[in-house]
Amino acid sequence: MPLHAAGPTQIFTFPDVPALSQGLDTYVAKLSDEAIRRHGKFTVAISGGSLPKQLAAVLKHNKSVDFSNWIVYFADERCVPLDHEDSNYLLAKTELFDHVDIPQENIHTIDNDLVSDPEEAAEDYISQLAKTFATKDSVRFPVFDLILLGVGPDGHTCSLFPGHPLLKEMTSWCAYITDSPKPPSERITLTFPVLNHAHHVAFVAAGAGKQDMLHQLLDAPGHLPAQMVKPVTGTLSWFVDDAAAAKITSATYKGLERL
Ligand SMILES: O=C1O[C@H](COP(=O)(O)O)[C@@H](O)[C@H](O)[C@H]1O
Repeated sequence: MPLHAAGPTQIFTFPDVPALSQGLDTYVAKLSDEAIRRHGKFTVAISGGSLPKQLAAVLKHNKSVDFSNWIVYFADERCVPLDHEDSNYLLAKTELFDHVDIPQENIHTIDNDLVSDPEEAAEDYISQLAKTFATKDSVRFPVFDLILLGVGPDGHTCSLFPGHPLLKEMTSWCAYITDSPKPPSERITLTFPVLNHAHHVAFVAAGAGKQDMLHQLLDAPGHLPAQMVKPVTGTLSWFVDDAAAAKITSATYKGLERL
């Protein structure tokens, strides 16, 4: 599979997290509107960690967004019950789903009965994806309208960790991991081909704690997981606050933009 970015990576910078949330609201609302006009639904995958709160802060109050046509998946999920404090679903529910009208049947969670069997849970998640995404011979992967990603201090994204064999998974849509270096150890995750077939992929990173990693990811070519996100034909954007962006220097990324 050719891995190249369709266009230049866009980096949107914001003075602080509230401004970043405002920018995310503008971006997501626009993509949601475009997708619903185009094909009647907005298919979006959401990460866990710091992202749900940053995403929802403004978006949850945006009455112009047609949440009734959102179809939500998780970019990755921890193999814990849905009401467990480590659950990415619980976080997204608390921050966003409890405040907007996404039909419950449109929110695709890990099967609560399969959390003790990551392999089965990943298989079930593939079955759920197959109900939403009709694939063609030319494109054998789900094509999300938007995938929202975070990045860890080690450069991981989703549950794709540096040096892990899952980085080489190029066939399956959703994989399981039982040795995640970041707890909890058992997780399921979308794979790179799914990430790289999306119409739009956006990373969200904030805070000085992400400075060094963003400098490494964006200024020095490499093969860290977040650097392997290279949409085949889609767009790649970064939403970062000034603290996280402080050390980015590369000419390639000099066009830091304000939305
Ligand atoms: O474990 C995870 O970590 C990453 C990064 O989280 P952050 O708190 O550093 O933003 C997150 O994107 C992923 O969904 C989650 O499972």
